[in-house]
Amino acid sequence: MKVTVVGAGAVGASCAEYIAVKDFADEIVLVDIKEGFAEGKAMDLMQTASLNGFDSTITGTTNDYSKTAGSDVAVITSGIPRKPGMTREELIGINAGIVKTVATSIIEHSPNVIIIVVSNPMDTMAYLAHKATGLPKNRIIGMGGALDSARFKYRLAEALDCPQSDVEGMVIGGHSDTGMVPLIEKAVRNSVPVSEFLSEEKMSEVVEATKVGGATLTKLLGTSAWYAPGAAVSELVKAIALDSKKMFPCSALLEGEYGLNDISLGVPCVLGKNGIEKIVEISLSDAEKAKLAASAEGVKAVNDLLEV
Ligand SMILES: NC(=O)c1ccc[n+]([C@@H]2O[C@H](COP(=O)([O-])OP(=O)(O)OC[C@H]3O[C@@H](n4cnc5c(N)ncnc54)[C@H](O)[C@@H]3O)[C@@H](O)[C@H]2O)c1
Ligand SMILES: O=C(O)C[C@H](O)C(=O)O
Repeated sequence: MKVTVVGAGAVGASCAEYIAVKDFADEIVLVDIKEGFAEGKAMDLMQTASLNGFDSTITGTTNDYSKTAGSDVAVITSGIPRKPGMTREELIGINAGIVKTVATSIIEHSPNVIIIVVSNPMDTMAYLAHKATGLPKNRIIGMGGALDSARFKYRLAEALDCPQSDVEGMVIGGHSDTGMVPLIEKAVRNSVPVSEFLSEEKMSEVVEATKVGGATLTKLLGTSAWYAPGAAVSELVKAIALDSKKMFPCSALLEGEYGLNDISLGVPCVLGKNGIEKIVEISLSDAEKAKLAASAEGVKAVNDLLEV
């Protein structure tokens, strides 16, 4: 398995590190536009191989896509992150041009690649990647829901005062401060609905803290987060590499699923060697349906700003 990661910044490097440490890829290629940066990150990471016990090779290149040829998976993290006080949507002006060029360059050298889009505003960037490349819908995956669900589980475990391994929960909808839909009615602690343990007020607090998870970290860090984003991407790549058929909420192109069309939005997806192998339509309560519809409206309004 050959994996390309475009953007060797905070998220790209973290993603490459987790993929290497999990040791399921033969080759990881880091690409960045900044001269020598990807080469430096790759060399630094390779010097952890004997310490961390992995055999994947990591190389870096300054924008030479011939080095990415034959990639099975390519992750797009290139673009600017937000600063405190900004929304992800404000990044569209700069990141749309970057994502479009990068997606086109990747498929020139890797026609069979599966692309994972991370750059923000992610749902709109995933939609743009579809428009720019024309790849079939199973081969473009937007990463947001896997991260948001991890943050949901963190907040649930905090509220329940229990280990994260005791809880299950999923976030669907757009990867935005207002558009995320944490499925609190379906969240469980060891198969028991969390409503058995938490008050309505506490559950609302968990939902709200989950939705602004990225903004909270951006305020603390001065730029957006990278460890959990990198780990979330590495889990999606692993599911593809191992053909594991695991289910993650991913931003997928919808063609009638959930009553939505012509939009990339976070919904449960089964991942395997072909990328998105199935979009899973789960039953939603009326309240969940209304939230998902509102989330889709928000993403569509951002998509309308694209020049495609
Ligand atoms: N979807 C998610 O869940 C999620 C999570 C975290 C971050 N993000 C997004 O990921 C993006 C990257 O965040 P970061 O913290 O790594 O930023 P960063 O600034 O640390 O890294 C971005 C890198 O992209 C490179 N780059 C810019 N234009 C390029 C191009 N045309 N080709 C190749 N490389 C290019 C830059 O030189 C830089 O090294 C941001 O848009 C951020 O909002 C998304
Ligand atoms: O919050 C951000 O801007 C980055 C990313 O989307 C995140 O959720 O960490």
